[in-house]
Amino acid sequence: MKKTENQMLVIFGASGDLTARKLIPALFNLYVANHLPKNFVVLGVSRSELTDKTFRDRVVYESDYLKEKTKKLGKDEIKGFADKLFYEDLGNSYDTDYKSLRKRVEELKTAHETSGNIIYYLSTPPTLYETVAHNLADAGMNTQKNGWKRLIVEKPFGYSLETAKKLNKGLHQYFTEPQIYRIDHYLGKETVQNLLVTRFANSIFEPLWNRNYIEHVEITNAESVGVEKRGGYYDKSGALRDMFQNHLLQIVSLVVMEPPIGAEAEEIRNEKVKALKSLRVMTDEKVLFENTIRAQYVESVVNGEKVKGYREEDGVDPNSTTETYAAIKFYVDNWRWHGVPFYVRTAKRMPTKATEVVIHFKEPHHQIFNEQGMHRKDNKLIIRIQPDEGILIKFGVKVPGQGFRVERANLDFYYSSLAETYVMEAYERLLLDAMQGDATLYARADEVEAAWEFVDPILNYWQNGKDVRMYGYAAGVWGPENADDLFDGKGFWRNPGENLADDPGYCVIC
Ligand SMILES: NC(=O)C1=CN([C@@H]2O[C@H](COP(=O)(O)OP(=O)(O)OC[C@H]3O[C@@H](n4cnc5c(N)ncnc54)[C@H](OP(=O)(O)O)[C@@H]3O)[C@@H](O)[C@H]2O)C=CC1
Ligand SMILES: O=C1O[C@H](COP(=O)(O)O)[C@@H](O)[C@H](O)[C@H]1O
Repeated sequence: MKKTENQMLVIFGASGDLTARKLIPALFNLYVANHLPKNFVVLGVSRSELTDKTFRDRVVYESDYLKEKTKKLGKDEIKGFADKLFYEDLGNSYDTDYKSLRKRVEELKTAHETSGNIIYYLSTPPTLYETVAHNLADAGMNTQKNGWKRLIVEKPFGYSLETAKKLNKGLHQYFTEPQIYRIDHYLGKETVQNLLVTRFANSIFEPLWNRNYIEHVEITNAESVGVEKRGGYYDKSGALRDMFQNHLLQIVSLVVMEPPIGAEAEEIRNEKVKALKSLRVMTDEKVLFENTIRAQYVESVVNGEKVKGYREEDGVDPNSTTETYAAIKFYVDNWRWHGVPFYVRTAKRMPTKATEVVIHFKEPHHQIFNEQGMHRKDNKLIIRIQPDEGILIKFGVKVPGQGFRVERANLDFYYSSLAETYVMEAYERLLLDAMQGDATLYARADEVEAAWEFVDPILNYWQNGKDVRMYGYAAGVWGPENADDLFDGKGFWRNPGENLADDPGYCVIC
């Protein structure tokens, strides 16, 4: 177990949704599991007029997000957590000086003996990230003389390659790269981390993990919800920026990367950057004709209930051209992956919530069961990121009896079968890592920029190019009708939990 030193966590944007919904519940879990250091306080900072008491009421005692968690605890225990939380009202001074903030930090540090170790968590609108870093530096609050200082930066990290570079440059004026922790909550998911273990702790997969054995790789990220209350944010973002540039390309990098020489943060991140840099950047023609499909959900009835179309959602422009569905085909230009297509899609208002990586293996080089009609592409490795977290291997077995009837069988592992193991939630894991100075699961500046290098041309063409279509799909279906066109007639999307051919025990030669 790594050591967690005494420290303070200062959250900018503490009156916001993320703090109440994710950060405080994650800290609460760490508290219950005894993972917080002995001397630890949280200082919430934003412009809203709150006090220590009203902040505690809001994010602990009256919070819907803690209701279930606090039920199991006694009053004293809950108070023990709430008493670690404090609040500083900045007035309008996000963009003025932090003198009073600095004074408050010093007071808390002395009163609670937290030492000079501080994490600053930027959970404000992204336009303020650089301003806050600047103001911290201006007030001398970034100095590491009396304890380390770390900066956690929320997504989105930039809006394009240019803005991401600008933000990196801006932050680097005040904090060094090792001090900066760019959060991507998908990296905090156990099953995403398990991609590394599946590949590099087993000898059975890695020899097959290349162009000689893999026909194509497919990644689906589906959400059943729409944009909910975030229409204003989402309409300026879209599926490609919101999910693909960050979370999905992080998953891609773990699938694509070469084995690192060790499990240290820099070794893993070096390989991820190489992987991202090897994604073939698309020409306008490829964006237009072969490799991308975008779409928006339209009004429909789902489970008997009327569901709004995207353009009717609150905060969304009625003429919006922002995509809620993005499907991208691409290639990886390196020795291992030459010629292997990757198909990645993400969307809102799909029939279900599911994220999975499917490795489709090639058919055997010499097929001896052809006459019986053996299904040729039956070998698959399916990594279920969520829900039903686990790994499924699909392979053919002989049906007992005369001749060679082949049936598909499954080897299926569920994380839930490890009943004894407590699985940390993503934010919990990531916060604890940052507290311990472990940046392995955070994105480095060059990783983020490499991901934008790949995404920028697609976004640019979608926005400014000629003849780019915006398809519609009824809320509650698996995307637009022509979504399989990306496979050029050689395949189709596997819809998690829906393909008859992927059901356990499905007979391939009946
Ligand atoms: N909510 C979520 O699920 C997720 C959010 N994020 C990211 O986290 C960050 C925070 O998101 P979220 O909590 O949802 O956002 P909210 O809008 O709910 O909260 C933003 C916070 O910043 C402060 N703020 C808002 N506008 C200004 C302004 N103009 N000047 C100064 N302060 C301002 C607000 O407090 P006050 O007005 O009191 O100052 C509030 O505390 C964003 O960057 C978002 O992209 C990332 C992933 C998921
Ligand atoms: O970052 C985001 O992720 C969520 C989906 O996260 P998950 O952990 O529930 O899969 C998505 O809804 C949101 O739009 C996006 O900003």
